[in-house]
Amino acid sequence: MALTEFELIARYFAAQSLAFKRSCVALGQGDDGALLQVPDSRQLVLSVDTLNASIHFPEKADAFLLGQRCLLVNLSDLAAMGAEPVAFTLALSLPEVDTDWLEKFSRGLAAVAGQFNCPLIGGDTTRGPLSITIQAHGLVETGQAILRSGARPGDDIYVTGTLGDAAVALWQLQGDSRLQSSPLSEADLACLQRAFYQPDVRVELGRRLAGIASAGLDISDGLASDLRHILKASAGAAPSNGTDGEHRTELGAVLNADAIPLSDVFTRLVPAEDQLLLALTGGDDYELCICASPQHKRALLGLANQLEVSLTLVGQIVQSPGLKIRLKDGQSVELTEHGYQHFS
Ligand SMILES: Nc1ncnc2c1ncn2[C@@H]1O[C@H](COP(=O)(O)OP(=O)(O)O)[C@@H](O)[C@H]1O
Ligand SMILES: Cc1ncc(C[n+]2csc(CCOP(=O)(O)OP(=O)(O)O)c2C)c(N)n1
Ligand SMILES: [Mg+2]
Repeated sequence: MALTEFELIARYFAAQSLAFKRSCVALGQGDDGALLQVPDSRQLVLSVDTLNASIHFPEKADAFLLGQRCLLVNLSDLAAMGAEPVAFTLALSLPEVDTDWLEKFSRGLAAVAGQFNCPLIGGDTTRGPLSITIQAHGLVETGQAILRSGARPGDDIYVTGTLGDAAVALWQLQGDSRLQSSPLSEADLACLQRAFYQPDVRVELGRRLAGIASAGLDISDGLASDLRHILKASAGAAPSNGTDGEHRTELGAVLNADAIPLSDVFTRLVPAEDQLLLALTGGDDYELCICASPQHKRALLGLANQLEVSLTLVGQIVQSPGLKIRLKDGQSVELTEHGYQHFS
């Protein structure tokens, strides 16, 4: 007999591996709401993201890997805010009860939940097209969250890890003819799968950026798109010389093409002429983009080194609006391309 809604929740989502206790969680699953105890000196950070089948992941994705990816991409938003993950909720829409899928999916979630000591404290389970929504809850010292709005002209721009690997993984999953080598070696396939399903979310680095980073976010749509969010959010209010009060002074950024960090797999599998654009617009990176005053360069690189996170200086925030790329020959060109956008 098929499981009922409540049997399914009890078996796969209320298990100890997901619904474990931790401080700050005063009440977990089972009531109409969960209760979080927020210490006086800290603020609660909330972030929610949905992953829909065939939009965010292939319909036939391995359920264990998908469980990992769903939680990791949400924890990446907490990392970008500089927060410590505390707990998450899960709203799951399933076309049918597939116990094999549920077993694997819940094990994938539990692997990440355990790794980050971040229990599942509630959710909702419904019938419908496969869709997974996770709300991640984190804590940050009051006033210390890393916002998109703090970048200033002269700040350095850094990114963690390498860009574009998950986009290449999608090329592989979708059989894109631009992929340079096919079939791929086991090692290359494993690398791509890891980039797409198990991104190295930068929670520890994010938590240590208070007082160092002026602004930051995680790269989900592609650096070209996400950096523009920082530029927009950080546009300062300047006194206007006209009659209309204040206007927002836009900021710009210059990225050095040569500095964009690319993995070995990426450079071997992507044609040279496609590399820069794919790395900047492919998306699904879940790396951090961090802005910081040059005075913090040593501290920031030292911290990354200590945490064994690769961190690359890729450009600067500038006064003049627009996103420019400085090419090998020293010439700067305006980048007009954006990253991933739903509905476009
Ligand atoms: N339907 C919505 N209602 C209210 N706020 C939204 C909605 N969709 C997105 N946002 C807000 O818009 C901002 C940008 O969203 P998004 O690009 O999804 O951010 P992220 O890449 O961090 O997930 C976020 O602050 C998010 O909370
Ligand atoms: C099957 C499949 N096709 C295409 C993509 C590429 N893709 C889909 S959504 C997205 C951007 C990130 O998703 P979004 O919902 O915008 O996340 P957010 O920015 O809110 O974190 C990308 C790169 C994918 N991940 N999976
Ligand atoms: Mg979002």
